[in-house]
Amino acid sequence: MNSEVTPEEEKVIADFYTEEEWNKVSEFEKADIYATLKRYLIFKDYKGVNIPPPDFMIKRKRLNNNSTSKQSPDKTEDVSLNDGKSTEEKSVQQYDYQNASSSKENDDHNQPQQKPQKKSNGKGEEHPEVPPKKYPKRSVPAKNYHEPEEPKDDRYVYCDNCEEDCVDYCKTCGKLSFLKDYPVRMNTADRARKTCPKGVLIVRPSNIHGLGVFALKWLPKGVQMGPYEGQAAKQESKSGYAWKLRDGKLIDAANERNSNYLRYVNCARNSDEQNLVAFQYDGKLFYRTCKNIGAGEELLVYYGHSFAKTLGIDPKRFYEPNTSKVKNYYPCKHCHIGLSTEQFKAAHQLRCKYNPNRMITFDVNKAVTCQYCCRCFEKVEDLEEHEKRCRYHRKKTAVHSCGEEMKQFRCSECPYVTKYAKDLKRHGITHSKEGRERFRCSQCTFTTYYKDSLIKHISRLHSSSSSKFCYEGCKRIFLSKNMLDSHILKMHPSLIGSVSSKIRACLECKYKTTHKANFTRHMLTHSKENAQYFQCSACQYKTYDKSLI
Ligand SMILES: C[S@@+](CC[C@H](N)C(=O)[O-])C[C@H]1O[C@@H](n2cnc3c(N)ncnc32)[C@H](O)[C@@H]1O
Repeated sequence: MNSEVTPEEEKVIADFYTEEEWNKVSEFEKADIYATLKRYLIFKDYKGVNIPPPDFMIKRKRLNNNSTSKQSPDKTEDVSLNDGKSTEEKSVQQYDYQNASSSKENDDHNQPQQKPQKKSNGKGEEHPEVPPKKYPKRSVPAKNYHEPEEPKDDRYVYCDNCEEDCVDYCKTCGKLSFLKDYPVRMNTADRARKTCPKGVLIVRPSNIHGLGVFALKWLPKGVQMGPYEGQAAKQESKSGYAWKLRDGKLIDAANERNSNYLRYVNCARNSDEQNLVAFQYDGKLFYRTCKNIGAGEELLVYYGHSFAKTLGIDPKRFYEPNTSKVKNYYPCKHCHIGLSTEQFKAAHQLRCKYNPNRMITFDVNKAVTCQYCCRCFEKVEDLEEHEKRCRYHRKKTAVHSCGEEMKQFRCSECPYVTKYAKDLKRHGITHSKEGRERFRCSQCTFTTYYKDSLIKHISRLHSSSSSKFCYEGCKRIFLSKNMLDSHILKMHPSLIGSVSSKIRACLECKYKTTHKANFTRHMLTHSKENAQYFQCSACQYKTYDKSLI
């Protein structure tokens, strides 16, 4: 594990843990911290997604910044482990589709909410395991005849890192992660599908129903998306694409020309597969990831009890654990992984990185070794099978296309084989790199162990015959003068005087280039009727470039 830790990750760890604290963290936890940190460092550069920092950053920051915090980090973790669902996500699932709002139970669910607590009480009767929704307590200082107004109920957002409701944004983490729609004009054909964020999500056929939305990349818990777009409607809709907001208004995404990709999100059949929650914010409906979502997974939200019923989903069993999944579960005795069969468990335990004896998977004294590559095997049959395919063996018996067996040059220190003596000599350097001097380029930072590589480098990039450096402020290096000239035309038009290659200028626009082929291609972009040709008076030659005539 440690071998994969990058200096950047080490630096972050050092920012959050003292050496003594870090030494106290178990190997298992360290692996988990590195895994989440690695994902965070990769994902934070994704276009359109702001990934929240891993738990330990938030919690440790909170520990350092606010030692009198009312809830200890351990406590927070316990809540998420035991419960698995945020308070908000349990109550927002009640935003039912309009077409299922006729029954008594649904009428209850569709009541506009004044206070979230009231709503969870109503739900508790039907599903006692769901805890009531918690909102931050108001800490309003007593003032004469004036009390600041409590924020409107739908200004609350839930922060998955802090596991707290916040007004508008999280005060610890700042703005919460948001995945923006791909911008497409309203009233465009197939607009809903086109708004799907490129490279992150995709709309494609689903095993559950029709089309669904799938992740193309790993998505962390807590990413918000939306708002759910569609037409505002006052009357009941039977389209199957309408959400009812708290004030009773409907937002109906039946029309693909003025809705967005969220209309394609299917309904989760149980809480295990649910990975999105719907929530209302500032009069609009949004979705938020309530779990980490792997690449290839379908995004699934719960439509609410009444609509789920119409799809054949039993709301009473929605939160029951999926027993079929855990029936044949064989836990590894070294780590948290569960395997589906005894055999898989045995095979995994041998290789498990937390198994202290994992390297000794067989009796080393009885091991047999491949004569070509030195790989060890427990059984002779396995060795024989391997030797037939060993790539170093294949190299040894290489035959030239003329039919003659080719001579092999073998390294005495490793299994390296080559057909050329000079390659073997060059390869020998790799075994004596330590203490060996590197050849350095005097004009740039390039270094190499091989003298010929340095000569090649200088002749390609720093040859004095023609200057291929751009001016000092830019410092770009080009392999040919023509490439440098093209670069100057495009990036530094003020230096056009220094361009020695022939410049081809378009008469219809400002386009200039030194490449003939590019110029011809460019001219095709102007419509043919308007394109101005120049014809040679002596022959059939035609050109767009007056200077060529
Ligand atoms: C918002 S749309 C979802 C996108 C839909 N799959 C499509 O291709 O347009 C809701 C409709 O999808 C279908 N649907 C969604 N989830 C379902 C589920 N779990 N089981 C059966 N049908 C479902 C229902 O017909 C529902 O009216």
